[in-house]
Amino acid sequence: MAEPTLDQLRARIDRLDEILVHTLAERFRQTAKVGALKARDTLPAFDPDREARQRARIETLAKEAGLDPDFAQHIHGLIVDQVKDNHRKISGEQ
Ligand SMILES: C=C(O[C@@H]1C=C(C(=O)O)C=C[C@H]1O)C(=O)O
Repeated sequence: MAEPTLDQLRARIDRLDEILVHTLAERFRQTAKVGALKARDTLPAFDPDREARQRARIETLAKEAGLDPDFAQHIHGLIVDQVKDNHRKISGEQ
C-alpha cells in the first residue's frame, strides 16, 4: 500500500485533535458534576487517594499504548489541576 501523503497525515492529525478536544470537554462536563456534589456535601476539591490510583492507572495505560509515561502524567496532572481550581471556585474553598 502507498505511503500516506503529508496532507493525509495532517488530516488524520486534525481528526485526532478534534477527538482530544471533544474528549477533554466531556471530561470537564463530568468533573463539573463531581464538583457540584462535593460543594453540596462540603467535601474537599483534592482527593489524594483517587489521584494516586489515577496516576498508577495512567502509567500502565501509557506504557501499554507506547506513550511516554512521564509525558502522560504531566498532561493528566495539568488537567486534574484545572479541575481542582474549578472545584475550589464552585465551593469557595481556598
Ligand atoms: C474529579 C474529582 O476531583 C479531583 C479531580 C480529579 C480528576 O480530575 O480526575 C481527581 C481527584 C480529585 O482530586 C474527583 O474527586 O473525582
